Amino acid sequence: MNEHVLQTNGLTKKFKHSFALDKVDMSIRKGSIYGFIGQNGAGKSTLIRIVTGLAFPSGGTVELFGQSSQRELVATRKRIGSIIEGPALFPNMTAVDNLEAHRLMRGIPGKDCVARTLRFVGLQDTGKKTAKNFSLGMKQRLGLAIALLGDPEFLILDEPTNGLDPMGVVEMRELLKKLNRERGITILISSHILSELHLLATHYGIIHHGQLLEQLTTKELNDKCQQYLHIKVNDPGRAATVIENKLGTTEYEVVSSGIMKLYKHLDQPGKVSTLLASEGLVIEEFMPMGEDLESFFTKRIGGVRHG
Ligand SMILES: Nc1ncnc2c1ncn2[C@@H]1O[C@H](COP(=O)(O)OP(=O)(O)OP(=O)(O)O)[C@@H](O)[C@H]1O
Repeated sequence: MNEHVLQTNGLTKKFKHSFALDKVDMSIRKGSIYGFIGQNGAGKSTLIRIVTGLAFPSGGTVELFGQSSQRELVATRKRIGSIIEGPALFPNMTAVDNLEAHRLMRGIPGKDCVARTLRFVGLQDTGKKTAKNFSLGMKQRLGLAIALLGDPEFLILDEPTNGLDPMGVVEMRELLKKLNRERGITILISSHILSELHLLATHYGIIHHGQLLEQLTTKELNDKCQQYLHIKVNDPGRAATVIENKLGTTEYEVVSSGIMKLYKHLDQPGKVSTLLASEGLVIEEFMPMGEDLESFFTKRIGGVRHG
């Protein structure tokens, strides 16, 4: 069995004077939630459009569920649900009529999936209200319901939280988590805000100027962004004993050349330094370190953080 739902090899898209995608090798494992992060214009939509068959690449290949020929790709794309460039809604129709229209257009048998899917996204009680009168969050949930018709195994969402208020972001996140957890659906979700993906994604791909700079797991991202007290002392062995005995924690690491990383008591740096000094240790360096998510991202793409 192929473990990857999506694999692109050297995927390239050239518009007149520039590369929207430049030899992208992306891998998305079955069962994962892949956060695709990049600034506006980085190339996210271009990749998503190619994967879903809305655009053709200039070079490279797309492999979906282990299949890569044009004929097989057409068939495997039926296993994908997507929201691209906003949800595909009929503004003058109710939620039920929207789903029913999409069900008929796509030839999905059985009416009962309409009520079931609306219940799943929490829109079962919207009655006669038409989609144009829905809040943005409701529109996005209706878009998700449309994408879920046909029980896809792979869900592709292009900036689904763009413009949503914080509650809308939380609602969408919880729905996606549930789909992943309960139905094992693999998800590719793009955003230009890393913190919006952070409580959701299990894997990340960072794209910048059409190049996939890095793919990493949540654990790798957390390790890179973890906050700690950087301490350089003359005797790290003794400092470790003091930290364990007097501060009651083992959440520290001794790294090279007498440098320690203490992951606890970040809010009490004075207490830590006073304690070490009172035990006769010579403190050569002492400072809080680590990065927050957005500064990790801006640094990674070579930018300067503003604000
Ligand atoms: N049809 C097109 N013709 C010419 N250039 C295009 C076309 N579509 C996209 N581009 C360019 O390709 C680059 C990548 O665009 P893309 O829409 O994929 O970025 P994105 O990461 O999805 O950003 P956004 O969040 O703004 O949609 C941009 O420089 C864009 O201007």
